[in-house]
Amino acid sequence: MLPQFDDLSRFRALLSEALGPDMAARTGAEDRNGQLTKPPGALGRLEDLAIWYAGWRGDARPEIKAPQVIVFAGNHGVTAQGVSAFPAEVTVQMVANFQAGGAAINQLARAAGARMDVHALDLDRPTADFTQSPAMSEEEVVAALRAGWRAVDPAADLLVVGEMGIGNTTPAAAIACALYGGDAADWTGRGTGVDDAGLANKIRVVREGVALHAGQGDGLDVLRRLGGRELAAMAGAIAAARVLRIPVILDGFICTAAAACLDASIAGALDHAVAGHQSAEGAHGALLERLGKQPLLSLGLRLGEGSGGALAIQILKGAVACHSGMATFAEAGVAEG
Ligand SMILES: O=C(O)c1ccc[n+]([C@@H]2O[C@H](COP(=O)([O-])O)[C@@H](O)[C@H]2O)c1
Ligand SMILES: Cc1cc2nc[nH]c2cc1C
Repeated sequence: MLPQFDDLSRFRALLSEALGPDMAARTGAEDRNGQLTKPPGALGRLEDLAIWYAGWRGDARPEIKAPQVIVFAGNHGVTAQGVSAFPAEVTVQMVANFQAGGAAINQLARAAGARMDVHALDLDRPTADFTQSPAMSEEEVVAALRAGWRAVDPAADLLVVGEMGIGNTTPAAAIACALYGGDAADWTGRGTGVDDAGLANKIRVVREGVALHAGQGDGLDVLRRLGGRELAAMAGAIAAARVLRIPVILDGFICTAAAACLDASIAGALDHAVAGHQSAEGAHGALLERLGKQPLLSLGLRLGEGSGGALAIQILKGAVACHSGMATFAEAGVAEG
């Protein structure tokens, strides 16, 4: 049973106490990898991925049978400052599209053989504009973390979390700037496609928000002050997966910013996560570098919804299929070099 929490300090404690990978399964997977019918290292990063997956699943010869994709949606008070190329009503409209099966993520999750769930978080109650006050109270951020935590199917063997939230590249940029420093312009991109004047305005908004909330607490406090409900729910789901030893594939800029809040609060909180892709949002590469994560794909996507993460399920499935299905040199009667 997954334990529950009522406040941020208990959430921190649960994440700090989470166990690491099963080292015996990992060593077993390394041994098996060394015996498979291929030149050593010839499957490149697929070999590391399979070994990483085996350790977290506690099985030296694992299979991926039950991937889960969860899309969280939230609305943002900061959209009143004109930070997006699209109106805020698109968030609820896209939720209906996800539910009807018409969005990109519906197709990509199906193509990857993944179950897909959608959770809309208080869309009629946007977060506060973070240039004026914290985006969320502790009660609100805890409710969103819990929504994410509870959305994870304990029987899933792989998790992708994605988001939908008009305006949410602004909180994501503010989080990155608050966590890692530098100028707001270094972390702020065009999101859904704001023009040059829109970008300058967005940089101002990020700069003001970061200045207002500077130096107040750890990564989870940054998430509360500058984030949003769908970002907190993604963080909650990633944390639950860490406790349940379910490997995670991260999606784009917003998902990675949410994950970075966990990493900044608790060392090792993202050891069970790989980067699915590098998004076209300008600062995503820098954010992944800060987390020490190399993206599996780089396809110029800037959609969110978990789209890049869902595509990367197929890479991980390929890695695990080779690892667990290939013959060894001895089994196949192939001479070793
Ligand atoms: O995943 C990404 O890297 C990504 C980059 C740019 C935009 N998005 C999506 O676009 C929306 C946010 O863009 P914006 O311009 O409204 O801040 C939100 O619904 C995200 O899912 C997502
Ligand atoms: C149409 C649309 C679809 C999206 N999916 C994720 N973010 C989005 C933003 C827009 C504007």
